[in-house]
Amino acid sequence: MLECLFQLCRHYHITASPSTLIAGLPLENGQLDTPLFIRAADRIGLSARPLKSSLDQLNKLVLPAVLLLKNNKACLVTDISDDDPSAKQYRVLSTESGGCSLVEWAALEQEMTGEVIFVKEKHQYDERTPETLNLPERHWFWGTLLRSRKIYRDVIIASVVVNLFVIVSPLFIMNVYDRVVPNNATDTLWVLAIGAGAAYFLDYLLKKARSHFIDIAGKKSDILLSAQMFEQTLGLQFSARPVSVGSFARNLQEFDYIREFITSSTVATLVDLPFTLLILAVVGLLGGPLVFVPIAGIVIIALHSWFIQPGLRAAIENTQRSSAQKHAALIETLSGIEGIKAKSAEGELQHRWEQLTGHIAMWDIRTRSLTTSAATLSALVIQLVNIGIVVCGVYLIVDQSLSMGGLIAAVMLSGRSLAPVAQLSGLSTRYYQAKSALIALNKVMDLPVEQQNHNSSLKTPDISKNILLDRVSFQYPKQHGVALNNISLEIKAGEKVAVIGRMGSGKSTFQRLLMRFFTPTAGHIRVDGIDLQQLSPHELRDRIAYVSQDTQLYFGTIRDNIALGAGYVDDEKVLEAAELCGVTEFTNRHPLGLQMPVAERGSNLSGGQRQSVALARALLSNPSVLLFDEPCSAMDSLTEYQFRERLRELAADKTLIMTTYKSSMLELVDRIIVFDRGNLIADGPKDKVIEALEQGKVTL
Ligand SMILES: Nc1ncnc2c1ncn2[C@@H]1O[C@H](COP(=O)(O)OP(=O)(O)OP(=O)(O)O)[C@@H](O)[C@H]1O
Repeated sequence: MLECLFQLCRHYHITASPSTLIAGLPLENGQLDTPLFIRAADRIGLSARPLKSSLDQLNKLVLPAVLLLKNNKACLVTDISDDDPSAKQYRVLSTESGGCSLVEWAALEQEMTGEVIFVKEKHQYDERTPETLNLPERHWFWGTLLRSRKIYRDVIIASVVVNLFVIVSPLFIMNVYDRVVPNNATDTLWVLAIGAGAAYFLDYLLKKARSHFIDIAGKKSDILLSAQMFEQTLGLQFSARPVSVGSFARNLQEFDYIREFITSSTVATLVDLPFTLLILAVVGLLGGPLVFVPIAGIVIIALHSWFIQPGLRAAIENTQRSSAQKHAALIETLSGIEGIKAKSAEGELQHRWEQLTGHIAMWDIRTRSLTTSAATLSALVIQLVNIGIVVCGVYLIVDQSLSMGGLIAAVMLSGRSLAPVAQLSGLSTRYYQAKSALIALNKVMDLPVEQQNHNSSLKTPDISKNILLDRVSFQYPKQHGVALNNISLEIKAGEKVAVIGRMGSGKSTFQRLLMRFFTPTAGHIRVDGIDLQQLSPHELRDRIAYVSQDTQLYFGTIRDNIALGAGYVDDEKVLEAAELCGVTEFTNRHPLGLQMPVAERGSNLSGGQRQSVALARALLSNPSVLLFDEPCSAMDSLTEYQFRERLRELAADKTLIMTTYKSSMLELVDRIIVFDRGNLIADGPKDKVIEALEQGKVTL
C-alpha cells in the first residue's frame, strides 16, 4: 500500500519520498493498513475513501483507485480500457518500475478482496486567492468531536423522548387520584398502569442506548485525540521543547479531565438541562402559580453556583498548576536519584515534595468544599421547594383551583425539574477542570512541529555529497550569546574529520544543526547545494548515523534497541552491527544473548555498554555519513581499540565527522576542525592543526 501511495504522489505530482510518507505513523511490521493509508494520504493533501466495490462497479471517472488484493497486496488502477467490451482491461501502475501494464478483468477479479480505496486530490488555494472571510480552521479538539455529530444528534433525540417520559409518572398518579379512586374504576387503573409501565420500559431502553452512544462517541474521540496529541508531542521542534518534561507530561495527562467531560454523566446532564423548562411548563399547566416555587428554587441554586465560580476557578487552576509542578519534581528526582543520594540531598527534596503536597491538598480541599456546599444547598432547596409546593398547593385545593392528583404531580415534577440544576456545581467543577486542561493542551497543539507539510520537502539528495556551512550562527532559544558564530566550512564527501575544542565550545551544537534538530539563526547549511531546510528531516536522519553524547536506550531487549526505528531487519544484520560495535562482547556472556533485557534508559548497563549499543543502532542502516559525538568516551581501551579498527574499515567509503577528546581516535581522521566559544579557530589537515596546537599558534 505504501508503494501505491508513492505512485499516487507521482500521479498527482506531489514531492514526497516513501520514508517521508510514513514518518511518524504507527506501522505494524512496517506495513500500511487502510486507516493508516488514509492518514498518510491526508497528510499530503489527498483524500482517501475506502469502499466495498466489485471490479465491474469501478468507473473510470473515479480513478485512480487502490485495489486491495489478496495476501496483503495492493495495486493502483489508473484507467480502464473498454475498447473491447468483451475484454475489459485495467491500467495498473507497476510499483517497481513506475511504468504501466494492462491487466485483464479476470486476472484482477481473481486477486481482488472487494475493498477499494478511492483517492482524490484535495483542492489547495494558492497565494493569489487569499482568504477573505477568515473562516475558522478545524480545531484539533472540537473538530474531532464534530466527527461524532451524528451520534450526538441521536443522543439528543433520545434525550427529548426520555424527558417526555419524565411527565408520564406524575400524570399517571394524577389520574389515579382524580379519576380512578373517586370512581372505583379499577379497569381504568390497569389500563393506566400498563401504559405507564410500557412507557417506563421504553424509557429504560432509551436511557441505556443514550449512555451507550455517548460512550461510543467519547471513546472514538478519545482515541483520535490521544493519537493527535502523541503525534504532536513526537513531532515537536527541538526549539519548542518544553522546559520541564514532568509538567509537560502532567499537562498531557490532564486530558483525562476532558475525557471525563465528554463521557456519559456530564453530557447527559448537559442535554437534560434545557428540558427543565419543559417540565416547568407542565407544572405551570397543572398547578398554575405553583410553578413559581420551583422557579425560586432554581434561581437560588443558580445564583449560588454563580457566586462560587471565581473561587472554584481559582481553586481548580491552582490545583492543576501545583500538580504539574509536583509531577515535574517527581520526574526530575527519579531521573537524577543517583546524584541526589550522592550529595545526601534527600531531605531537601523531601521538604520540597511535602510543601507541594500540602499546597495541592489545600486547594483540593477548597475545590471540594465549594462543590459540596453547592450540593448540600441544592439538596436543602429541593426539600424546601417540596414543602413550599405542598403548602401553596393546599391553598389552591381549598380554593378549588387544583385537584389532589394535580398537587402530587406538581410535587413530583418540580423535583425532576430541579435535578439537573442541582448538578450545576459538579458540572462547573468538571467544566473548569476540562477547560483548564484544554487550554494547556491547546498550547501544546499550537507548538511548532518539525514537518507541517509532508509533501513540501524535496527528496533528500545523496548526502554522501559535500556538506557546506555558509556563515552559520546559532543561538539556543531563550539563551544569552551564540553557541556557534559565523561558521563557514565545507566537508567533502568521504572526508574524515575530527571536531575538537574545549567544553561548551559548540561541537555538539554543530552536529545537532547537521541533524536538523535546530535551524541556524543565521546562514545556511547545504547538502549538495540544497539548503537543509528544504529536505525532509526524516529522510536526512535516515542517511546519517548519529550517536550523541547522551546515549539513550529504551526498555526492551538489546536487539530491540539496536533495531529501533529500522522496521523489520534481519537478525544477521543486527548481529553484524552488534559485533562491529563490541555489543557481543557482553551479550555473548549473557544466557539470552542479544535478547538480554534492557531497563528503562538502559540503567542496567554500564556507560560503555550503552555507548556500544547506541553505535550499533546507528550503524545498522549502513548510512553514508557517520556523525559521532564522543563515540568511545565510556569504552575501555581494548573495546575502543577493536571498535576503532573496525570503524576504520567501515568508514572507508563514508564521510566521518566525529567530536572527540581522545587523541587515539584522531588516528581515524585526516582533517581537524577546532572550535572555541562558538568560533571556528582552526581548520586544516590533521598534522598541521596538531602542530599549530603544539606550537601554541592555536590556543584552546
Ligand atoms: N539544549 C541547550 N539549550 C541551551 N543551551 C545549550 C544547549 N546545549 C548547549 N547549550 C549551550 O551551547 C553552548 C555550546 O554547547 P555544546 O554542547 O555545543 O558544546 P560542546 O563543545 O559540545 O561541549 P562538550 O564538549 O562539553 O560537550 C554552551 O555554552 C552550552 O551552554
